[in-house]
Amino acid sequence: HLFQGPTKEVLERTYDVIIVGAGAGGGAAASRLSENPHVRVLLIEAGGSDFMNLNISVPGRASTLVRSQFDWNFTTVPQVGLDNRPIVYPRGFVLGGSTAINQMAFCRGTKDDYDRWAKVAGDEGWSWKKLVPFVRQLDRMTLPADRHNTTGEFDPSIHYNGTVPISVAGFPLTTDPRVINTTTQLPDQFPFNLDYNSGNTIGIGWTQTTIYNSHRVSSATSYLAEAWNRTNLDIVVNTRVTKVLPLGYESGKPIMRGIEIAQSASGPTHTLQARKEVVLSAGSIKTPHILMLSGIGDAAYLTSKGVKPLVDLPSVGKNLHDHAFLGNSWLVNSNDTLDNLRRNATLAAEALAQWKVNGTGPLGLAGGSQLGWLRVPNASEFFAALGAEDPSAGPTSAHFEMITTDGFVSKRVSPPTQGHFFSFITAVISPTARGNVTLNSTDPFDAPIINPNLLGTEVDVAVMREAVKAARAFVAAPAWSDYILSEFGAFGEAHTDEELDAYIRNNTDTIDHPVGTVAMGKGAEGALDSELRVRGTIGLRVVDASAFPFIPSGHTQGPTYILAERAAALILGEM
Ligand SMILES: Cc1cc2nc3c(=O)[nH]c(=O)nc-3n(C[C@H](O)[C@H](O)[C@H](O)COP(=O)(O)OP(=O)(O)OC[C@H]3O[C@@H](n4cnc5c(N)ncnc54)[C@H](O)[C@@H]3O)c2cc1C
Repeated sequence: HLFQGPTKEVLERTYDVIIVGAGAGGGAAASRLSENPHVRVLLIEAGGSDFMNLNISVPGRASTLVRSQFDWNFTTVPQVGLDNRPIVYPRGFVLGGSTAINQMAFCRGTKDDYDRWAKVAGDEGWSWKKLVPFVRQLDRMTLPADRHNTTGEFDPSIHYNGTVPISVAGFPLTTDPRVINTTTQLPDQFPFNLDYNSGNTIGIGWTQTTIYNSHRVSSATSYLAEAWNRTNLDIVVNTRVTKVLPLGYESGKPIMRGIEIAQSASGPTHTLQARKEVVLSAGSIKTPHILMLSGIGDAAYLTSKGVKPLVDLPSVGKNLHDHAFLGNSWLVNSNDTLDNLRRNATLAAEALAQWKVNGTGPLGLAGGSQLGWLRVPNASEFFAALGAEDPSAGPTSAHFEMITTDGFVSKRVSPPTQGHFFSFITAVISPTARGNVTLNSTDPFDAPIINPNLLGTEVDVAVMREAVKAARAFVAAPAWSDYILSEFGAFGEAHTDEELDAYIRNNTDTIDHPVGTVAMGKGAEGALDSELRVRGTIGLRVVDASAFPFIPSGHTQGPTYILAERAAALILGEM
């Protein structure tokens, strides 16, 4: 049942598990847990329930969701690595969480990514091999919107019939054959990878997206839709969890099965108790925030901020890391690019009508139709020269990513009113910089202080430089000779390494993948044990991207779903 606020009915009911936040982690966990009719689940979401809003459903409108009513509207502190610029830091604020506002690329991550988690957590259950049954539960490859023959665009033998429908691009772009031809013209540097979700991402391949029949798939339209009519699942929206509360002590540890909720800073607060567990799935920014406000974090720091410490857990809020994003654009010899949709209102209206009537056309596309995952050449020498170790999880994991885009892309520069473009988004995929989330005040309605420390190390800048060089090498292939006209803007002025670094620092932003702020790990190192329990507490788990000890070398919604699938199995196993 869906409740628009904490009604008397909800406040009087008893739940086994209370889940905080209905994003990737919380939506998936709520759905899986409520498959057991004997488990009563309450899912509490701060945002609203309008997850079928047109701007959310139409993939081509994703960029309108940032700084909208569906966004927490966070901003970071000035980023030292980005010439001291603060940046916009979007997070979903609606059923579906960030899966309702993201760019829909679907990645699982790699074999080495998960094997590293298993090692760090001391639990083979996180290894790639052991996670396959959970991937199976969620992944469902579907036909693209235009029903074209997808032979050669992914490997059907590694896709399943799970809860989250995915597809490759359902609208052809004129640049598609050029991208694919480049992989045969420059196969050493840019090998074709039939399916980057095989456990080995390296190479260039077709993007898999959480898009079904041209509609965005969020955790709300997939996981929660499956669970919608279950009588043992209640969903309350427009309600924030402000604290987790101790209900007593067991073997010296606080039993954290209580929560405090409120709808506004000035409104009344209520408390609720879970019979078995409270699960925090509020995401990498809000989960550590709630923990710190509840007294769980670095005790000395919390005391200095006026919060009474309950559990001294210094790693809470630390280890924030993210993928840096840079748009690099070329002017092209074409009038047929997606730039037209942004400039021509008639064309945009026609595209929307086509989307509504047939579920086809360019608005059914997410960002780019191909992705590339690449390692820097001679990685060990490259990183040794920088006095660093190879930051990737292993040979199946990339150092950087390249995302093709049939139009202009920048988070820094407004789109030009004239000219047509091809772009590569380049991203640092195995970053070494770490930032943090800290308290601004003790008011839970105040945003925390967010520092992802993007490009905070020379290593990360050097990797971004390699990515930009690779993007240049890619469009130097014969496939582009009659298409690329010139590099656009500051990109075209940046040639030496110094010039490139200046261009990179001045134009880089986030690809919106913050993770790691309440990470699992062995012993005191980990804020969570390997089964995602908050150390030093009873009855409290974290099931979202903050639990990742390392960012996967892929986009993060898929790994969050995978983590939540296993978490639900662990929780059910204890019922
Ligand atoms: C603009 C953007 C683009 C992205 N693009 C991609 C992409 O293309 N591919 C990809 O794989 N990933 C992408 N991501 C990242 C991906 O969506 C996230 O990694 C994933 O959703 C994280 O899941 P989560 O459960 O940790 O948090 P979220 O999905 O953010 O969910 C957290 C939920 O908790 C709620 N919440 C927070 N605080 C409280 C509280 N106090 N009380 C109650 N509820 C609360 C929030 O409102 C939200 O609904 C993108 C993200 C953004 C923002």
